[in-house]
Amino acid sequence: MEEWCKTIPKIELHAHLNGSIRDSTLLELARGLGEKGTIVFSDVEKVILKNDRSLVEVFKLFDLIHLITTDHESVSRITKEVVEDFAAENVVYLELRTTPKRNDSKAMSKESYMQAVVEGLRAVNNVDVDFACKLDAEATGNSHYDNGRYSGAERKKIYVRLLLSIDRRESTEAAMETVKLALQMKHLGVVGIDLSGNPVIGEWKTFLPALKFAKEQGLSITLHSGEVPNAEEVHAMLDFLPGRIGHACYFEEDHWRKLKSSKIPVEICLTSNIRTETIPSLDVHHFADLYSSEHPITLCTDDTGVFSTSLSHEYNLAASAFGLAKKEMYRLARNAVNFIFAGSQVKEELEEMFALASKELEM
Ligand SMILES: CNc1ncnc2c1ncn2[C@@H]1O[C@H](COP(=O)(O)O)[C@@H](O)[C@H]1O
Ligand SMILES: [Zn+2]
Repeated sequence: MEEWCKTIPKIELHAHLNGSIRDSTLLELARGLGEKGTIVFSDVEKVILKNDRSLVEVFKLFDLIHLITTDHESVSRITKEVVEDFAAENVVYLELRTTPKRNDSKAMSKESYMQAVVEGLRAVNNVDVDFACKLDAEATGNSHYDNGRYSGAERKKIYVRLLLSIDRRESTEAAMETVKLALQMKHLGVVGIDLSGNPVIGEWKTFLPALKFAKEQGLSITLHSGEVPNAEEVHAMLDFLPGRIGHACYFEEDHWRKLKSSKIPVEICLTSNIRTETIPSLDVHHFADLYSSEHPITLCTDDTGVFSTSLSHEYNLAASAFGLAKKEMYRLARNAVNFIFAGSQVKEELEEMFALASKELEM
């Protein structure tokens, strides 16, 4: 089944750039910094290879990862590799999210950080990357990207759209800066805003002005919701009516009621939830209830690097944990087309891709 899950076309809607780095790359970058004396490599190596990934440990690890990757060259490199890795397992549409960062010691602004991400997208060369929105592509007379590396329709193709993340550590002003940057970058495939970061830090009211502004300006919004118990915040988030939410672990009866009546799609990250212990085991995971009540859901990885997983693995896990057959898994994968933040043109093209694939798939 895992092999089969790899062959089906898939849509990934919840993947954090810095959580999706190959171990080998992270170690290589860390070794480089070790040689320069910026870090002690052996200490860092232990943390990278360690399996303790409780929610608290995860955010300590992210601080370390950021120390290692936050320069323009590394950001471009990890972006390129992450896209290649998703494409290699037949992800046909990837919404990649990342937190634009300022790093004065590297002359990095949030804008230059994002430019480095876009450079990474342009650098992918073993698969066609469609990342600019259609309107822009038509305006330039090129339906693929514009650096002349187009090499025919029979090549594998992946659509990549970007979400800019607001970190819960940030101020209202910093969040607003991210939203403005997202608006500036719409023509480069930025389709929305994510709210993420350590869930025990920060308050909803701090981010609300920026999120409201983003929504008014036509950006789509996804929120990490209920990763820790916070009933009031979950209510406020659901009342905001985001385009999607991630996780929904610590939801109570009235949250479920509100979620289901509003039909907000949920990004489900099984391995992440188990590893961070926000859900004790798969047999009590809310996937089962949401699936059987036909609530919109989509399987996602969250952080393939940090949790040593892949989207095919997540599909396989769901199939075995919840007893789903190939037909049902295919339908689950295809259904995600409805929840992407890109426009109707991309949706139609993805529908076509799925329809074509279904003729060849053994189900
Ligand atoms: C485990 N569950 C999670 N919950 C909340 N936020 C998470 C997360 N996993 C990742 N992030 C968010 O994504 C950042 C790393 O990618 P970027 O630097 O943005 O590319 C983390 O620092 C955190 O803010
Ligand atoms: Zn996440």
